[in-house]
Amino acid sequence: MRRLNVNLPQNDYPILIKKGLFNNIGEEIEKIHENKKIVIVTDDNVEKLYGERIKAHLGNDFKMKMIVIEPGEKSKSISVLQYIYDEILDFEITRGDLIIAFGGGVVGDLTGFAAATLLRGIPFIQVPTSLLAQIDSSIGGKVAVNLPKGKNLVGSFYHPKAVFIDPELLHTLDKRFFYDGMAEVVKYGCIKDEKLFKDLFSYSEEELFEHIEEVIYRCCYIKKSIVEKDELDTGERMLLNFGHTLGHAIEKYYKYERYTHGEAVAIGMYRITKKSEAMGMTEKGTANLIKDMLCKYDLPYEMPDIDKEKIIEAIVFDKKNKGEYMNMVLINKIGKSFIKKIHRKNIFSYI
Ligand SMILES: NC(=O)c1ccc[n+]([C@@H]2O[C@H](COP(=O)([O-])OP(=O)(O)OC[C@H]3O[C@@H](n4cnc5c(N)ncnc54)[C@H](O)[C@@H]3O)[C@@H](O)[C@H]2O)c1
Ligand SMILES: O=C(O)C(=O)C[C@@H](O)[C@H](O)[C@H](O)COP(=O)(O)O
Ligand SMILES: [Zn+2]
Repeated sequence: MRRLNVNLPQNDYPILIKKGLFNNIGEEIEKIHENKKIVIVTDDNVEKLYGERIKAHLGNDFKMKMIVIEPGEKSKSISVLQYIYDEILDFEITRGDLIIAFGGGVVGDLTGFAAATLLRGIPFIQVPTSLLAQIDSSIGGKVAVNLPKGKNLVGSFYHPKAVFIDPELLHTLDKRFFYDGMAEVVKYGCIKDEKLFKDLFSYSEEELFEHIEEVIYRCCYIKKSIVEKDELDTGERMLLNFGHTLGHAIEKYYKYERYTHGEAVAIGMYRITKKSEAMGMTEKGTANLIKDMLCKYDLPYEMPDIDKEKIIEAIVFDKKNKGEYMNMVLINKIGKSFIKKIHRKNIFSYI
């Protein structure tokens, strides 16, 4: 078993990573939760594959309710949030009970925000089932829903009590969503870990699966280390947003239908690096390295044909903006990233 701990002034929680951990989920939860009432929030795909198993692994000791939502980004909405609130309240939950976010990043962000806000905070744990959720969204406490005006515009920082990661759950993930998660894995390589980037490049598909537990561990280690330094996203944590300014704008522009989160971030990472390379802030050839990597994982890199004004409309709400200024995440080279503060009027050079 690989174990990490997220150490924060108000929160301290474990991340456990192990193939087969899902089978022992009941025992692990009993170590951290004494009460007997549990709400599981999941989506329809995950429920069909693992719904009966999670209930069986939790055992008969808990009084359980399972809430199932439609899969996909469109569920990260105020209306689905309202549905979850109602369903949880119908179960007469208290702050002494527990909510489990069992699914990909959509379920994790949405359930985490419901847990953060209902009764002003109910404990929750993350049992991430997609690659993206196992390496990124289940850690660090960013929980949110989208608004018509943009991504994650209503949210909070609310940490889980524990994160239980079982890489075996990834065997049922569609290839498209496995690669979607790989985009955020590539992000970690770009911002902090040249060795990870090189390893990803050298792995065959088979080797990647052989090394998946280690890859997950390395990503979780980078994320938790950054979050420990800057929990509330005022400095270093912004690096985790590499490729996201444009990525979020692209996702929103296409109403979350054309690109997954990882795919949009992939385009954003390549585009911003190409621009910063042209402006002399990034080592020559870096954008091409990223492009080759994205192609390897069947991810898009070319900017779709969107009117720049539309992009600007979408990025006014980027959470890295401060007044007239925007914080852009750039890389000097693979593994070395920095934040460049620019005036809003100069944004055209970066998109
Ligand atoms: N909070 C954060 O720090 C953070 C970080 C990165 C991304 N995110 C958010 O995460 C979301 C994307 O997450 P995602 O890529 O996991 O998308 P997702 O939750 O939509 O899951 C992708 C698809 O995979 C299916 N699925 C999940 N686990 C499965 C399994 N084991 N087997 C078969 N199918 C499975 C889902 O049903 C869904 O259809 C976005 O909303 C993004 O903004 C949040
Ligand atoms: O944890 C973070 O910090 C991140 O930026 C991780 C991102 O991968 C993730 O997509 C996050 O949800 C983006 O948050 P936002 O603050 O840009 O909405
Ligand atoms: Zn992301």
